[in-house]
Amino acid sequence: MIHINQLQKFYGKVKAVDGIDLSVDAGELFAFLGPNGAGKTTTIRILTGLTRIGCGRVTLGGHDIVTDAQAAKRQCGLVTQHINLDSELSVRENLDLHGRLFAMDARRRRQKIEELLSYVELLDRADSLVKQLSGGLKRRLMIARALMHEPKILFLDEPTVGLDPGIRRRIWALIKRVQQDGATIFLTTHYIEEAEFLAGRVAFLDQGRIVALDNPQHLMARLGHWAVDQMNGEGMQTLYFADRDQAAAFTAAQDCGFTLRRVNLEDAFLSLTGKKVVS
Ligand SMILES: Nc1ncnc2c1ncn2[C@@H]1O[C@H](COP(=O)(O)OP(=O)(O)OP(=O)(O)O)[C@@H](O)[C@H]1O
Repeated sequence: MIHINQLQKFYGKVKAVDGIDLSVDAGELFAFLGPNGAGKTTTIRILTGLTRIGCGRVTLGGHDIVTDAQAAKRQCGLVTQHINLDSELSVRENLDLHGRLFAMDARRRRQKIEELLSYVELLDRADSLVKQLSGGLKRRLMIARALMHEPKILFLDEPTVGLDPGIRRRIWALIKRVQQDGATIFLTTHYIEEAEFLAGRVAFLDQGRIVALDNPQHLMARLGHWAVDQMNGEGMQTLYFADRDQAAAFTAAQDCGFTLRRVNLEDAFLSLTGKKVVS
């Protein structure tokens, strides 16, 4: 569904995207995980036609984003990192405006709006002004708006940034549901749990390059399944073990403080890049 071949993008001397090759299948939920400045947003902006491609080739559903831009764009729904709703318009009006931009006729717009308001559980707020909504409700509306023209691919750039954990989980459930209903989802995040929970495959992005690509369980299993964090003279050190018994045997012999925990994607990222995803 998404094919990216040798994608590059420079901003002056800054290499924002540095030779990305990637294919995402129809129906996949794929995540780009990386720290601030890794190139996640730039990639999504190029794929959705908001930023001009540097070098390379991208096709969405078989449509080249340069030579067949209109058809490629129709494949995409985009939820940007920053909220860009019309705050002086109502929830319903925001959806209607998007439908008009995609030349949907009035009957189809009305039908789709009702369907989506129910889907994202915003029916009771349909006539509220956007400026009266909480952050979580605004995110749900942004997802509904992105789905208005029935795109095949939904791009989500940091879809839960700034939301509290309970609301974040509701957004995760909604994203999963959109995937189960047939969409291909490409999301960026620097929340470890988000990538672990949602994604079938994850690419670690560092300085514009993919440094690893696999499913989350495989990426973590490369290190082991259990970790011991230990303070010593050099600061915090983490040791990895294949199973809990081995980790517990190690900790039993220690006389200083430690934490025993499961390996997570942050460990995998750190071991590959020497950096934390969230520093
Ligand atoms: N419009 C721009 N002009 C100049 N440099 C830019 C521009 N947009 C991004 N960059 C630079 O390109 C690099 C990649 O930025 P990008 O926003 O794609 O990263 P990111 O992984 O999405 O980060 P974040 O998690 O903070 O959104 C960074 O070094 C950034 O400063």
